[in-house]
Amino acid sequence: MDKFVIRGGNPLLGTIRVSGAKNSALPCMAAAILTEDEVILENIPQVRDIETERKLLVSMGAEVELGYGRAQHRTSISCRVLSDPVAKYEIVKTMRASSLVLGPLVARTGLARVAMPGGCAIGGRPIDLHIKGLETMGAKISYEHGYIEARAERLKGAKIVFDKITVTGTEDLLMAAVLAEGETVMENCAREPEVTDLAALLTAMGANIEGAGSSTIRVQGVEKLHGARHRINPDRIEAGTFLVAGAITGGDLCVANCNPAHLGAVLKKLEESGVRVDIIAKDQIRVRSEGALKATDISTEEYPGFPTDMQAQYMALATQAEGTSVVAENIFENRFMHVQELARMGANIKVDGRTATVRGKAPLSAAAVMCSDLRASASLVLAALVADGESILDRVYHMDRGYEHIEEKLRGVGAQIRRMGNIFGDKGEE
Ligand SMILES: CC(=O)N[C@H]1[C@@H](OP(=O)(O)OP(=O)(O)OC[C@H]2O[C@@H](n3ccc(=O)[nH]c3=O)[C@H](O)[C@@H]2O)O[C@H](CO)[C@@H](O)[C@@H]1O
Ligand SMILES: C=C(OP(=O)(O)O)C(=O)O
Repeated sequence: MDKFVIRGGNPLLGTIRVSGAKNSALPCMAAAILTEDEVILENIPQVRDIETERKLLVSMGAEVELGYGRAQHRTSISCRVLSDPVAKYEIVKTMRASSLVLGPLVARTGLARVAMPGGCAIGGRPIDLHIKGLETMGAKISYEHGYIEARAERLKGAKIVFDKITVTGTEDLLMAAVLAEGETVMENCAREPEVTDLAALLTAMGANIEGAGSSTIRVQGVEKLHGARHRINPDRIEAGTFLVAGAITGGDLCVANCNPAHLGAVLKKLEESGVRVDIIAKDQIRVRSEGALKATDISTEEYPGFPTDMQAQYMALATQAEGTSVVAENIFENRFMHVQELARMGANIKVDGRTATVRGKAPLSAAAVMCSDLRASASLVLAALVADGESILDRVYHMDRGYEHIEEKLRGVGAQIRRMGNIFGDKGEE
């Protein structure tokens, strides 16, 4: 199992580039199921979840090429033949976003068998709302041997009101609706930029969608979709992570190739924390810490609120701010796994249910810590960048799910971070 060794203390200086958004790329790859033609996606991040999605599509009979060049990361996907419309447990268990193939598979082939995604480090993560929506569109659902099976000769347009806002649920049902017969109206939809990105691809493939990015989406189903070429949005969570890295280290960092419009809530909190934030070009943000960081409360919400995927990273920053910050996690019931590891480094954090109270400024000292999930890992990297001494982060495979070569990117702006591969000869991820 790879580890990161990080020596804290260096301010980050220079320019760091953001990759394409994993959470846009994953539904967009699943959307290729909806057509027999080739779908080409550009700005694909080189991360493990993308490789997992490639394996998933290939296991169903698709042809997927993934190319990671210096100038361009792209994938071309052809789902002309889908001989086995099954998302197998071995793949689904490593990536919850695998449930995104459910809607497109049943819409295109009339049958989908998807292993039930289990709970994971950040909470139970059911997909009942995906299922309920498909049933409303006429799919017959059954459960056997840990698999969900959905069948429908052709899905029918319907009115779907989400009981709760769900990002992949909105994406899954949007992909189902584009090939359904008649009109689908979805209410209480997720408004995340990843939903809008998917809708842009589907529209380029010939779908008829109105309202993506708002809470009501209207879809007129079409008979067939065709191939398309689409460029994936920059990753707003990777960008946010780098902004915090610049701020926490007292650096002067330009985060390039990002979309500032997708980062409103994060930029506002950084400014409230006393960080100087300047949008210096349409795709570049400069952060500088001038003086002490100030404690600020955050409360995670659906977009455009403060993202849950930035909560752990923000908490690392809060440990370095003067005063008490209250962090409320409202999306997932168990997303404070980083707290005990931050505490091992000297952070003063008390958790009560879905609220964490962070008392700063706490001097952090390097420690051996364990990554428990993707964003928790990012939070530990950020803490290690300011800790006194050399920290060792174990289980960085969590990080590799969603951050492209993060150690190389951070080293490029002055961090002392290196990857050590399998030093104890132990087994890989579990
Ligand atoms: C691949 C991807 O895009 N992942 C993101 C997506 O996850 P994901 O789409 O899985 O998260 P959801 O938006 O679906 O989850 C939001 C809340 O709704 C609940 N829920 C969801 C579906 C359902 O059928 N029933 C139900 O109760 C969940 O347990 C959670 O409490 O959005 C999350 C919230 O912004 C992000 O943290 C994840 O990074
Ligand atoms: C939680 C995340 O991903 P996933 O939904 O794939 O677990 C994330 O990207 O922070």
